[in-house]
Amino acid sequence: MSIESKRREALIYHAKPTPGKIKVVPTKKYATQRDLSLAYSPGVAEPCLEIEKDVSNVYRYTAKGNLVAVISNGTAVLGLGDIGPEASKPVMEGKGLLFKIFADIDVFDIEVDTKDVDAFIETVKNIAPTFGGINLEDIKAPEAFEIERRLKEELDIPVMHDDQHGTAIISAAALINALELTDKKVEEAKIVISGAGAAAISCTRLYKALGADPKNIVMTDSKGVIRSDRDHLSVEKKEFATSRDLHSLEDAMVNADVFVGLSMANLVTPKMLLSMAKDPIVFAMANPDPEIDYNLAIQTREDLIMATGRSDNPNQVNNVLGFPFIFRGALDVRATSINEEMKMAAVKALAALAKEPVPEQVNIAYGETRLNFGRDYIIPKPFDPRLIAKVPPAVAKAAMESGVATEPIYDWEKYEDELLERMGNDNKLVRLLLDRARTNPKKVVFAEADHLDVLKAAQTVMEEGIAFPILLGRKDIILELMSELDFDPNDITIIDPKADEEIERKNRYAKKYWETNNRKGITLYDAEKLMRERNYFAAMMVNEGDADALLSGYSRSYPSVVKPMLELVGLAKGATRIATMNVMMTNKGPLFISDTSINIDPSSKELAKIAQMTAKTVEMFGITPVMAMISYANFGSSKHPNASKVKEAVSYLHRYYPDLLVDGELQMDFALNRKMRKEKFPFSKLNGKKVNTLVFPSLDSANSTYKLLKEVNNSESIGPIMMGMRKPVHILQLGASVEEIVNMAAVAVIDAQEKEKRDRNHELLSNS
Ligand SMILES: NC(=O)C1=CN([C@@H]2O[C@H](COP(=O)(O)OP(=O)(O)OC[C@H]3O[C@@H](n4cnc5c(N)ncnc54)[C@H](OP(=O)(O)O)[C@@H]3O)[C@@H](O)[C@H]2O)C=CC1
Ligand SMILES: CC(=O)C(=O)O
Ligand SMILES: [Mg+2]
Repeated sequence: MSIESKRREALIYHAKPTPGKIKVVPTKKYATQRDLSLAYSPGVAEPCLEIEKDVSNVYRYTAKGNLVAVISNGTAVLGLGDIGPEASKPVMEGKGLLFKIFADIDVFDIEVDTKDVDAFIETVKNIAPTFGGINLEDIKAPEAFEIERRLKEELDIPVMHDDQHGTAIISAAALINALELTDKKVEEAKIVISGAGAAAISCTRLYKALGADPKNIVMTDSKGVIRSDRDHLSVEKKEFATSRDLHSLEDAMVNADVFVGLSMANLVTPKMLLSMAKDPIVFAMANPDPEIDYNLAIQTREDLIMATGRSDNPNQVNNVLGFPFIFRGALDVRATSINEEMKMAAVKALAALAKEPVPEQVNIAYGETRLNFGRDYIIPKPFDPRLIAKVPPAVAKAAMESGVATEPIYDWEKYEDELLERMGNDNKLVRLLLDRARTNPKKVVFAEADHLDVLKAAQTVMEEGIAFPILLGRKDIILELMSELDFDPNDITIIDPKADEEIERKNRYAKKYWETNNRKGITLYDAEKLMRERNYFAAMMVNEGDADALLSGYSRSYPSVVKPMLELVGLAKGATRIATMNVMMTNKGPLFISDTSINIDPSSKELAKIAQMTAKTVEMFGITPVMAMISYANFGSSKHPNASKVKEAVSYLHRYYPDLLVDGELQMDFALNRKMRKEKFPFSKLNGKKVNTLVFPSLDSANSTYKLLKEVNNSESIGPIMMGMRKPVHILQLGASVEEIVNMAAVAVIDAQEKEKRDRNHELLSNS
């Protein structure tokens, strides 16, 4: 993607569909007059009075305990400098988003229009009652030091300047591991620090606490090496001033073991890098552009351990790995501050985690085959799901041991479960799906590529490496739309089934089709005519192996697309019917629902078959299906044929698929409410399990339910996912959104990957 396209993409991401990145969502019911009288006047007066009596009740009755303020005055925004409070807001909203997705902490971002230290401190102090913690962000040195010091003294909630301590914690963990890998000792390592601001000073202090010798440290700022003979040095700079005969960064780099950049882009040259000692460690952490470009650095020296602050290079040393988890631990024991012990506990937990075997999910998320502790993996990745269970408990324990916790935790196992549960309800599944597709992208035909949204989706899947799209449709329209989207037609196959240039392929497909259908009244002429129709043409592409998967249906009714697919592609081996499943992203995690589009009133056997196909498809997502067969009745409470049909389907499943976690017939509330189910039906096979899959007795009920969830609950939906076809063909909902099409493309790719795996196994079996 060109720099200009990336710039535009970033601006559109922030502007659409709603400006900004976060919003406020109520956590209590507000549907009825009664709810409102509790939420607001008169009911709200009761918690107010309780808090008036005892101020610590504010944690009990309000959101304070899970609410952090991300506060900046915009004076040191990333490496962009003093760009002002408004211009810092996207970064602060970004921190809010990261707090939420990585640690389920809510954030108000607050941009303060003052550079005056007293005024800033006064502002933060005045608003502190709202918050459980204060995360100071992107405030320049030296003001940042005084601001943090005084706020820590004057407030009894955790206050942390993220750029100082978040960065120090992460880089210290990375440094410990990098030194170990290069067989160097921290006490002996010669360390050069570029930058003498908030981040640099705090990082260097922590390295000192780890054992680094101040005699081996050289720090530079915008004027060169910080020497003891320089005038007007701040107290913090004096702390690291050297009397050695060094003046520039270039001088300082000669024979250095470690370079830590917390300054500005492109200050380090290849020549400087070459002058460093053997096995140099380079943390170029300026954002968004590091002190030396990652690729340039690794091309310059092979023996290097290289890290940057960016997510698109290996070894991302960025405070994102710290602040969500440190605050999570601090809030959970209601710590009155974040102290040295808590920071050191976080350093150790992070350094240790990097040495543990990496879960497959992390490999998938980063498109890696096997991440392993080593030069390109010195620190855990931010999407590592183990972080939430490892770092906050370490921080919380250290808070308790050092005497700053006011609400101690006693049951650590329960706490760990709660942490994992907190993270269970985000859109991880979509992420996993896209990541999984990326591990082995496949050729996907977009049969309606002459529609803008379909083309946008194709562009996204290509740029994100999810699939190799093949665009089918009117070439002139596709090319015109592509130029609007800045989508380069040179990198992609565009096919117009009606164009003369496709005549050879069309005739080949027609002949093939005719050969298998000439005894069903189809003439070669009919076949040739049919191949002008895009869905027939696209289906033949998949049949003939010219594409791995197919997506269509954006502009046509469902049955009109299903028909050619069934006719040309047909059913999978052993399948007796097709059915579809939708995945709904609800606030209780993903729910798989079937059959949402095909079978109007399946018999009990057919229903059992649908359930079995659904289970297989849920497994394709890497999730174990826990399945309820839905009815208006529970376990024989109605003898009506509609309920009996479900009952019989369950008996069939229990008999032929005894390992499947399925039960019913069950009403929806008993299916989804574990407690109700256990109390009333202690014999159910599903007890102790959270149901994630619902199989409905009819198309009416399944289709209406998923659409209801989508419209009323705003749940994102993936699907309908076609089950039972011989090849990966998937049909979009009429007018699907770009996001829905992208998700379906990922499903189609995964389906093709699975098919490839099955074919390979089959081949191995038949050869053995
Ligand atoms: N990866 C990560 O997690 C993090 C990265 N950072 C990055 O660190 C950098 C500094 O942030 P922060 O400490 O908050 O900002 P500050 O404004 O507090 O400090 C900036 C420092 O950079 C120095 N500097 C500016 N130009 C040069 C130069 N040409 N040569 C050497 N030093 C120079 C300044 O020198 P002087 O004192 O003379 O003005 C100052 O000491 C930013 O790029 C930021 O993105 C920050 C936090 C986290
Ligand atoms: C990452 C960060 O906080 C910064 O660059 O300022
Ligand atoms: Mg910052």
